[in-house]
Amino acid sequence: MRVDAKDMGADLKQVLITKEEIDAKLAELAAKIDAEYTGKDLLIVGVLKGAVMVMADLARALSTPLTMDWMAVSSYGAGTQSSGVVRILKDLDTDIKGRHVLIVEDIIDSGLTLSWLITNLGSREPASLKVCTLLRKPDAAKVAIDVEWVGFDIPNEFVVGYGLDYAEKYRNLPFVGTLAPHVYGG
Ligand SMILES: O=P(O)(O)OC[C@H]1O[C@H](OP(=O)(O)OP(=O)(O)O)[C@H](O)[C@@H]1O
Ligand SMILES: Nc1nc2[nH]cnc2c(=O)[nH]1
Ligand SMILES: [Mg+2]
Repeated sequence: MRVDAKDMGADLKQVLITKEEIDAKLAELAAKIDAEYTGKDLLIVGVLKGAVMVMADLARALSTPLTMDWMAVSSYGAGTQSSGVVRILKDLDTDIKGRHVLIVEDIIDSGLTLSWLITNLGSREPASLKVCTLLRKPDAAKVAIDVEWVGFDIPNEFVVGYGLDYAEKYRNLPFVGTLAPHVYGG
């Protein structure tokens, strides 16, 4: 296993998606998103903190002129299960009424975060509201969500890296992987 991030190798069980696979997938998604928003005024909304890496890399892969805003919500705390209670930690700076809004997420797990976000942002009357996520766990869905652009469907296992944390660690891994049981105290 090649692990770029120093000192984190012993905590990993498996690399699921490599940096190269992520880069290729984002280029593919960006081409489709560019086609959708040609001639439109696009606002991409990143969901902090998990989506920082996807936002940074997807934004650079897009050629559509765009603006960026951020929303911070949290439903997981330090655990590996969604509490189902979504809290706004930081709201948008932008009024999205009449704007073409693309929500950018790192992962859809139970779907509770995104479902809540779609209702919340949808009530602000954007011209359109669509979603792009790097990862999705089809077997974990508690609510059905229409997602226009999905990078990878993955098994129902807790993953870290490329923005995704466990207790705030591992976000800076350049790939997506799973953690060894000892990290969870197993
Ligand atoms: O589909 P769900 O079960 O709702 O899970 C997905 C959400 O959980 C994670 O965020 P988290 O709330 O852990 O905060 P973070 O982005 O700051 O890590 C992830 O970044 C998604 O936003
Ligand atoms: N780090 C991490 N955060 C999540 N939030 C929802 N699902 C996950 C996951 O698999 N990993
Ligand atoms: Mg998140």
